[in-house]
Amino acid sequence: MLKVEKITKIFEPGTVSEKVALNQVDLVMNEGDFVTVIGGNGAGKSSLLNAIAGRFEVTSGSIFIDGTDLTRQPEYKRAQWIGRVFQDPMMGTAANMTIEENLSIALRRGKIRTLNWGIGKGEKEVYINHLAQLDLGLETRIKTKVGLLSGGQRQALTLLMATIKKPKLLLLDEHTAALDPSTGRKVLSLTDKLVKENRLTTLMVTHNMKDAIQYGNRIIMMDEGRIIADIPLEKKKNIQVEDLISLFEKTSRSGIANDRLLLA
Ligand SMILES: Nc1ncnc2c1ncn2[C@@H]1O[C@H](COP(=O)(O)OP(=O)(O)OP(=O)(O)O)[C@@H](O)[C@H]1O
Repeated sequence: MLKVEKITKIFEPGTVSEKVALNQVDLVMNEGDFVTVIGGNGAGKSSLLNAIAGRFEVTSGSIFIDGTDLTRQPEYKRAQWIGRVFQDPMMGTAANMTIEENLSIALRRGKIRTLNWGIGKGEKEVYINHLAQLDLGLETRIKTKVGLLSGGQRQALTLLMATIKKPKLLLLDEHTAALDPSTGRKVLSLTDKLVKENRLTTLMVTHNMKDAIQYGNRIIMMDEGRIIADIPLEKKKNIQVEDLISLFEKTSRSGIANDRLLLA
């Protein structure tokens, strides 16, 4: 499904601020894989997701989805295959538009817009059914402007918008980190439900090692722009947070001191 071949990203090359954010990263994901990504600050987790989504061009290497080479394709073209949810609940939805207008945009992604762009009754029912799944009472508020929703409600809506067209790949970049713990847990279990129901191939960055263990079928650990461990389902089943910490200590170059990985 996803094949990342030896991608390297160097920011500000040839300057004093030169930074190798990704260093010859290889990653293959099969259809339906739900991979959690952990690693310390600056390990390259977001850069990996950004490289796949086309936020920037990689310095070298290639990215394929279902055999199509996306490496030189702009971000907006890749968006037809890729759904994304970021850490900031303010991103991903339009605050001045209503819930139904936001969903209507998500459903029309990749389609040519025509003048005849009203929201029909049948379509409203589809939205209401999807919203009801979130179990946040949003199905009775489709005319509410999104800017009035709480962070958790907004992030749940963003998740729905990112998955409603069943993208080939779902990228989640610490999408619950800015929420309070209980809302974060709710959005995570909703994520798991949507991923499972739609069999979405998913790459989820998290700083919470318990979440990395609880969700998905595989864990990758990053450090200094490289993947330093790739833990398959069989091993992941019995792994504990302490095992991940000791694996990190053994394999990382940056060391664990003062690292957010520890705080998880
Ligand atoms: N646009 C950019 N310009 C310059 N350097 C960048 C840019 N984006 C990322 N970097 C650098 O690349 C490295 C990897 O950053 P990245 O954001 O991918 O790490 P991360 O693992 O997501 O970290 P964190 O958990 O702290 O968010 C860091 O040193 C970062 O400062």
